[in-house]
Formats: sequence, C-alpha cells, structure tokens
Amino acid sequence: MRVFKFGGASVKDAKSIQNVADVLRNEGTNNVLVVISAMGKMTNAFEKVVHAYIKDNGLEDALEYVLKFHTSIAYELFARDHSIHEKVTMLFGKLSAFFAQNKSKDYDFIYDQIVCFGELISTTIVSAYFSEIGIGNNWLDVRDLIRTNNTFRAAKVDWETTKKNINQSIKKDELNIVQGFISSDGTNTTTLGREGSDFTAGIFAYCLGAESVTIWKDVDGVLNADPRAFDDTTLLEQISYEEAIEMAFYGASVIHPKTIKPLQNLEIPLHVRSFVNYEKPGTTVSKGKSIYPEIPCFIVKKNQILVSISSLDFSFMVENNISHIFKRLAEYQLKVNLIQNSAISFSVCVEDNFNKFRHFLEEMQSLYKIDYTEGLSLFTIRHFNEESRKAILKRGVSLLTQINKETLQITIRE
Ligand SMILES: Nc1ncnc2c1ncn2[C@@H]1O[C@H](COP(=O)(O)OP(=O)(O)O)[C@@H](O)[C@H]1O
Ligand SMILES: N[C@@H](CC(=O)OP(=O)(O)O)C(=O)O
Repeated sequence: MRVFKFGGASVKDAKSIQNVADVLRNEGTNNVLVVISAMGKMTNAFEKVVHAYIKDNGLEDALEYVLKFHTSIAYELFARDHSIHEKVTMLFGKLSAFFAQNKSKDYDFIYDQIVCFGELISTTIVSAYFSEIGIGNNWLDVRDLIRTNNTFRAAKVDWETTKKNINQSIKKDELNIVQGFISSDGTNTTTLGREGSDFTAGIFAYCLGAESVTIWKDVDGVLNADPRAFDDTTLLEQISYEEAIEMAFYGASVIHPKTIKPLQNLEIPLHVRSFVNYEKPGTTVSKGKSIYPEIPCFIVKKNQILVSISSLDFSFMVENNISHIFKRLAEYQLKVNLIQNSAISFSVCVEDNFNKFRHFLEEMQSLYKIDYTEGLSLFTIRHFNEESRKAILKRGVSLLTQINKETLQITIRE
C-alpha cells in the first residue's frame, strides 16, 4: 500500500481539490491511503473559534468565517441540491452542539474538540468530490483508528491498539481517505500537535508496513533552503532519514520531525513531491546516501532572543547555576536553540513562543547579571563551506557562532 499526504496548501480551494484528483488519477488509486489536512489555513481559523469561545467574545464572527469558507468551496464543486451541503451543515451542527453541551474549562481539551472540524470537513468534501467524479473511495473517521492517551493537543500514540484498528479497517484494494492531525483517546478527540498530518501518514505507513509515503507539496521537494527566505534554492534529490531528522531538528519546516522515525524503523521510503509538477520525482528520503547533491543547506529561525547570563559575583557559571537556569527555561516554555558557555557567562539563544520571556527575565535579573538582544535570526548551515558562511554573514551583524562537525550556526541581527 502507498500512503499519500495532502496538506492544507493542496486543498486550499476548489481548483486545488480538482488538482488533487488529477494527481491521484496520474498515480493510480488502487491500494492507496490518503491523509488530508484542513483546507488552507483553516486550523488557524478554528484556533480563532477556540479563542472566541473561551473569551466569550466574537464567536459568531469566527464561526461565520469558517462556515463561509467551506460552503463556498462546496458550492463551487457541487450542484446546489447535492447532499454534501447537508453533510457540511451537519458537521457545523455537531460543533454547535459541543458549544451548547460543554462544561469543561480545560483549554487543551476544548481546543481539540473544536479544531478537529477542520480535518473532518475537508475530508468529507474531498471524499464526496472524488465520488462525484467517479473516483470511488472509502472515507474513514481516523478517530476510530489512531488511539492515543488524553494529553490534549500533544497526544501520545498507543501503537499497539492503533495498529490493530488500522489493519482491521483499511480496505487494501481501495482508495482510503482519512483525516490528518486528529486522533482519539477512546472517548474524546485528541490531536497530535500542529502540523501533525505528516506524522499521521507516518503512523499509517508504519502500521500497514506500507511500500512508501508521499507528501505532496507546493514545492518540487525538499530544497536546500526555504524558498520564502532564500532566492536561489536547489532540489535535494536524495537525503537520508538522519539528514531529514537533523534538518527538522534545526527548524526546516518541510517535514514534521515525528514522521521520520516510524518510517526509518521499517525502512519505508518517503517521497516529497510537487502537487503542481506531479510528473517530477521530487526528493526521496531513505536509507543510504546522506545527501545528494552534496551542497550546503540553510535553515533560518526568526524572532530569536540571545540571552547572556553571568553571576553577580563573577563566580564561574557551572553545573549548579546552569542546571537552575535550564529548569527555569523549561518552566517558562522558552525553546533553547543554541547554547554556549564560557567561564563567567552562559549564552542561550531562545524562542519565546508563549510570551513568557518577560517573566523569565524578571526572575533571573534578581539572581544573575543578564544581557539580552531580541529580534535576531538564527541561521543554521548543514554541510557548510566558506562560501555559504560568507553569504550568511552578509545578511547582518553576527553575534554568536557555533560550529559542530557538519553544522554551523550563526545568530545575526539583520
Ligand atoms: N527546505 C525546504 N524545502 C522545501 N520547502 C520548504 C523548506 N523549508 C520550508 N519550506 C516551505 O514549506 C512550504 C510547504 O509547507 P506547508 O505550506 O506547511 O505545506 P502543507 O500545506 O503541506 O503543510 C513550502 O512552500 C516552502 O515555503
Ligand atoms: N491542519 C493541521 C495539521 C497539518 O499538518 O496541516 P498541514 O498539513 O497543512 O501542515 C495544522 O495546520 O496544524
């Protein structure tokens, strides 16, 4: 069986959904399982519904936006009297029923019960469209298949139950359609973490012992840099699982990091291909050659804060105070991207995704001498050479550099 994953960008409007059908016709639909994400940026839009519901402010507008988005796509794809419109209305009815019945104040629980509708609606529309144009398919509710614990928004997979469920339900000689990102603890909906649909594809491939996984993208494959941040990019034809994990670790946003391990365990090749130029082979991630062509790869992380911490009495920064600092960094959910230590100062480059840096600072300033610079970019170059290093240094003032065997990292004020 082949597993395909179509992300939000591939189903962002009616035309894109028609294009997905073209891709499948070209690839063949027998013995295929398709994982589909919410359309376009709909998960972000459903997050706004969550905030509005919790704050009890603006819920109607937030809902109206997602409803209009989906209904207009459905009206473009189907006749006015098609049963899909009723199905979409029913799904929104289920969401309203949740608002009416919910008594929980647990943010993460509420989040999962709401955002899951992005994937439920997208797969319902895509499945109906495929049926309409003669592509028979088997729509499945992935919540009956992927079993997790109840850590809402970051659920952990129960692999044994999931494998059993999947192998009992998937029709191997048909086109199966499932939702990415969402799952269940047996009672309630859970989610696997933002951008988790790639991981869903990895879960299915592992449980089915699939022949391959293909992630269909709006780019030709894995490039040596994000084309949104770099002008000249080159397609990587082949990378190893380890290289893909390294790239994801440093922040390349092209493949979700959790996807690789289950595939590597069974040596299932992962293809990253273009849903626009679908005749092209794209990138293959598999066992073997680390990277081909062997060129420097660039990863950039914006909005970094470089913090330099030294003791107030000029004593050395050693185990006891560094361990204390790390404990606090974890408590304030500051993501550490780079660490450098010298005798009296300890530097970290962090990301403040939860707006907690100010609180961290307040606490630390009473204990240590702190210098910090905000608004930096952290550039990582895998397989660096002198030319690539110079190219990055041209982008601004370098504040901190670190070199590992294959990897150069530079914090820059652009
Ligand atoms: N190294 C890279 N190679 C290819 N694309 C990359 C890379 N790094 C970042 N990207 C970006 O990832 C985008 C595709 O991811 P995304 O929009 O999240 O797709 P999806 O809708 O499938 O989740 C590309 O348009 C590209 O801008
Ligand atoms: N819709 C979810 C899951 C996902 O993976 O989406 P995408 O494939 O569009 O990145 C999200 O946006 O987080």
